[in-house]
Amino acid sequence: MTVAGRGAGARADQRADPAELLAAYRRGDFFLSTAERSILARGADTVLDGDDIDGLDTRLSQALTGAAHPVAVGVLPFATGATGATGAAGGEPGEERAVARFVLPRELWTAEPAHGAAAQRATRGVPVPAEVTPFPAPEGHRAAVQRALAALDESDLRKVVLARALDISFTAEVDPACLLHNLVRDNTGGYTYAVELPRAAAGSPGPPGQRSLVGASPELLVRRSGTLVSAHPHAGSAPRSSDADVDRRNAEALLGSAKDHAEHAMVTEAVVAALRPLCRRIDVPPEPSLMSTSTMWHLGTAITGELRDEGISALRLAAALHPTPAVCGTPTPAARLLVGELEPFERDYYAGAVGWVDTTGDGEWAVAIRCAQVAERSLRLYSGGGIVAGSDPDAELAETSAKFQTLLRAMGLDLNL
Ligand SMILES: C=C(O[C@H]1C=CC=C(C(=O)O)[C@@H]1O)C(=O)O
Repeated sequence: MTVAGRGAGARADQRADPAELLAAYRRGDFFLSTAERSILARGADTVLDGDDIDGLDTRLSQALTGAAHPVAVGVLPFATGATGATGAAGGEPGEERAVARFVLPRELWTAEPAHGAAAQRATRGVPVPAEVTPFPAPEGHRAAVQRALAALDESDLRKVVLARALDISFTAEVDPACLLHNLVRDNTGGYTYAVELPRAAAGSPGPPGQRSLVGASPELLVRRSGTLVSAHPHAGSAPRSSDADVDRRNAEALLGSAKDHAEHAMVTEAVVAALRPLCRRIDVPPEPSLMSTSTMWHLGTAITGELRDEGISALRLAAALHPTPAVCGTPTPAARLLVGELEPFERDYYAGAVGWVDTTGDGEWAVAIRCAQVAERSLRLYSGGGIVAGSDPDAELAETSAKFQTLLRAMGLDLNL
């Protein structure tokens, strides 16, 4: 693979072999494989971070003018804007909050999707964990779902997405490249990604040092290509099964579930409400479709539209949509507050977004779910599910366990937690 570096005759868009691109990924790089392409970005000519996405968008378009490559890659946290997940301005004094981070890379390659190439290769070994700790414990998640159901009953809240985490520690270093390789191999569709996160500050919870977010998400937050805008919200879930009959029955039950359709409709409505004022035309299929990953069935709605104003970048579109009720709830402010109250951890970049934007404003942002935050010798996996009237605490717990399988399989772990 030829290296594109500044001063080394770099072209803006170096095409590479997808297998080589995946094999070249190392901790600290940005990698994203979609159904259309793979992107690998390395090094940083410029790093921009902060809370105010619109302000960052302006700074990015200035920085991109004359940059080595016409693309910025980045990550958005779950809680963007001036308020954190709890809704309290700025969070607690001295508390480190996750902020959006963009990199104008020194080196950039694109290739065909990497999934096919990875399927030809063996899985890569991930060390055996020393300890696996669900956070909260299963009982705690059931109790949180019960409290969410009470809130749905007593207030105008219609949906809230509650997540739990799995903390996994190792005695040896975990290489995010192995996880990424296995995720690309196992997930032939969707968005498989690895992105460097800002270093945890000394004194903040969790291990200090380099951290990456690695995952395989089925969900497109937004893509912009010229005036064409697309979003593909997913909500409503059932587990896949290795038994073909059970697998088919799970899919049929999901397609026939009024509760899952209601849970899904709230996401589609919110996405359409955010996009409609920005579009001269918007197309929304009347019914969601059945979508699949290697571990889950979902309901998904592919929404497309034509923008009125090409001046609105993919990043601004992402900010207008995020967080959708697929990861937060309806109405958003009440759901955000409840997430902060009921989840015993900060989401940081889980349920945020990973993607890119270029000089023309085109770009693509995936919802950062089915992921793990990877430090040197520890991982935190995240998994959440939408709670609506009629949700059952045991079924919700089982749904988060099933969603953990995306990462657990990539680690070669047969665990049901
Ligand atoms: C919040 C997650 O999934 C979302 C995406 C698809 C289906 C979902 C659900 O059925 O609850 C969630 O909205 C997650 O995987 O952590």
